[in-house]
Amino acid sequence: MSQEIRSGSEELSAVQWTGASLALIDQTVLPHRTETMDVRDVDTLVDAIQRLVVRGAPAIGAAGAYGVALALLQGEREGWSADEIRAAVARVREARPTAVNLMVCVDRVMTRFDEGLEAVLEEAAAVQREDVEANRAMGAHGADWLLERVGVERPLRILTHCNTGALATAGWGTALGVIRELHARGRVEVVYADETRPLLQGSRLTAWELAQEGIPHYVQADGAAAGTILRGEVDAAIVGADRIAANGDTANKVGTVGVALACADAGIPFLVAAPTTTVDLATKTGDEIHIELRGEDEVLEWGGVRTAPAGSRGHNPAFDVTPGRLVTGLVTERGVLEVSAGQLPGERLG
Ligand SMILES: CSC[C@@H](O)[C@@H](O)C(=O)COP(=O)(O)O
Repeated sequence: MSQEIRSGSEELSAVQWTGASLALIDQTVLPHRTETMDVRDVDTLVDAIQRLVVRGAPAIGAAGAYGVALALLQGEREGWSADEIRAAVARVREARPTAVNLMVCVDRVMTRFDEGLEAVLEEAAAVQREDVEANRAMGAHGADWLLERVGVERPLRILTHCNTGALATAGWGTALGVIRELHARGRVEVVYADETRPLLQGSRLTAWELAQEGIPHYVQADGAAAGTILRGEVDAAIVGADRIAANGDTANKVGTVGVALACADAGIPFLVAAPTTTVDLATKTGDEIHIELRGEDEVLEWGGVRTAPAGSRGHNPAFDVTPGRLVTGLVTERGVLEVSAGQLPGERLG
């Protein structure tokens, strides 16, 4: 299905229930093609999550929430038992291992499973609505905190990694939501968008969202980030998260920890913006976070053509863990925790 899709507000929805199916904006083909994928069965949903058709922790949480409804509908069509439907839901829940939002949102909707389809859809819609509300709140908290901390009158130069905008959430965005809020206040000079592995989420998706908003930006190679920061060209970095442990250790897109190290060395703020659904207090430290290892071909090939020598192996972790000691601020819908100064999620968000 091809259509005109516009970013620029929370109206852009990566995940949309149509009444009988789930419409996902196909994030593997943006920005050159704008297509939605109509998902009607669990296998297609699991495949879409794994291929990054839908991606970003809150967006896959919302997709998983509606996945429960898809499993119920498919079970009805194909005569599944309740146990078979639950097994299908478990496959959605496990489609990707690192973003805790997927598990949290599926489990939340499953609390209404016995009440039937209508209740499940009501809960999934609440997941979606609350995510947008959380993003709006984060935008305001993050912008207030950052402007005060950086303490300059001029607009800010911000670096971000991966895509954390409307496409990665139920709407508006987390780290990109903070950037949008700063832009609305006239306080963004430029955004450095790291291009991001494995599917160039930064150069294809973040740049597309920034362009639609008219926010000045550069796309840069991930490997350029540390140098840009150490040259003094950045006032602060803001990223999203896939899972945050009780001690503030943060799993996010591979390459994030290098950004955090460079910020620490340069003495500039490193902010993580994520809703409390991304905070996993049952996980004590980052050592316990399961980091998704993706297929070797994603780093051995370029555009489907083999680039590495025949004998080379690929190492392809999708995420890395930034120690809490490097996280200057954790922005949630409840406010900002100064993690590196000792305000730990496990003590403040319990
Ligand atoms: C608001 S999105 C937060 C994170 O999920 C995001 O920064 C990220 O790492 C996404 O990784 P991806 O592999 O594209 O799903």
